[in-house]
Amino acid sequence: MELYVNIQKKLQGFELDLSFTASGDILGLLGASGSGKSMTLRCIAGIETPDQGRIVLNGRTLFDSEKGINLSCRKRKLGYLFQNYALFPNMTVEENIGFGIGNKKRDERKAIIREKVKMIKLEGLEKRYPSQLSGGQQQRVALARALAVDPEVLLLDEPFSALDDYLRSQMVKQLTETLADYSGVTLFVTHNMDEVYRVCEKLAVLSMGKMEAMGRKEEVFKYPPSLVAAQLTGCKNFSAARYIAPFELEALEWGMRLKTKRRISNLINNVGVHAHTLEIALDENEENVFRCWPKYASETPSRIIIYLELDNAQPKQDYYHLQWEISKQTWTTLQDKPQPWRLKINPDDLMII
Ligand SMILES: Nc1ncnc2c1ncn2[C@@H]1O[C@H](COP(=O)(O)OP(=O)(O)OP(=O)(O)O)[C@@H](O)[C@H]1O
Repeated sequence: MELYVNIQKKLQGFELDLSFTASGDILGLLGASGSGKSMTLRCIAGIETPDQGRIVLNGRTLFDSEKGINLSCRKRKLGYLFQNYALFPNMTVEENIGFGIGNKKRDERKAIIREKVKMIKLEGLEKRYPSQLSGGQQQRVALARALAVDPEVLLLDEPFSALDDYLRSQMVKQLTETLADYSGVTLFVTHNMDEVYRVCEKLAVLSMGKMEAMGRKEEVFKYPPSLVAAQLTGCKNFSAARYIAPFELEALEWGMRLKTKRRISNLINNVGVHAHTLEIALDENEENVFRCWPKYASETPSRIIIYLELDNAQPKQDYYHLQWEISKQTWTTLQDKPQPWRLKINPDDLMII
């Protein structure tokens, strides 16, 4: 299973210019709003036409600007799941699922619909109309409809963004289970990092119509190759950086020298560290220990984000230098700890950019 995409498209104030290959691993497309995620899916689906390029699915050319090939959406053999479900309101669950199945005998068609209804666990609701279903149920029908055509590629465009957190989490779990039995190519568009991490094996990070990073999700999250990729994968702490030695740098804005696990070059520009990876230093002589003062804290239902001021750092307008994300349990143990606190950055957690 392989999808090759190489497309260029100019729009007013925006240019899409991408080249990538997706295979059996689920590929997540992560990017800020307006980075070109939906446009990419629409070009693959044949809803939009690129100005130039080629799209090849399992050896079949779907689009080739030079050869003048541009298959219709229907002939591309794909399933497309939209943010807003796009179910037909005047069709029942089973009619919606059966919509794109095409020329099949009646029994065969019924069997496919029955299997898909079972897959999405909506047995008994086959005769209902979309308006008689919850948002989550509607999205399951849309997923079943996308898979009922036996697509070679499944395009998922922010499929859960309209759902509440609880339902969203359930849907992500169900999608992962469903996709485990699907052998085609899957592209999953989202700007939600947790979701992309849970669903996908590979990750492509898009920014302003260009590919910023692509690789296995663990790699891209841990070692993003650019500042934008690091920001989009959730890093909150950055500093300009200067090369000192093959395994040592100076973080200029944090005012500290840091040891790295990976060899660095003198082309280094920035360094980053995820807020959840800072640790309390148990021994002052460990590597990368620094002194800091908590300036203020902000609370989410399960975590605390502490904004830290550093010793020798450059002054900052917003009066903090690093964010530290910890559990509420750790927070309780910290309340009585004398200041300054001593924290450390594990050399392997430094993102060299
Ligand atoms: N039909 C169109 N005509 C002109 N410009 C368009 C059209 N559709 C999208 N764009 C522009 O192309 C860019 C990319 O849009 P796209 O919908 O692909 O972004 P996205 O990454 O999916 O964003 P979001 O996460 O907000 O859905 C945007 O600047 C958008 O304004």
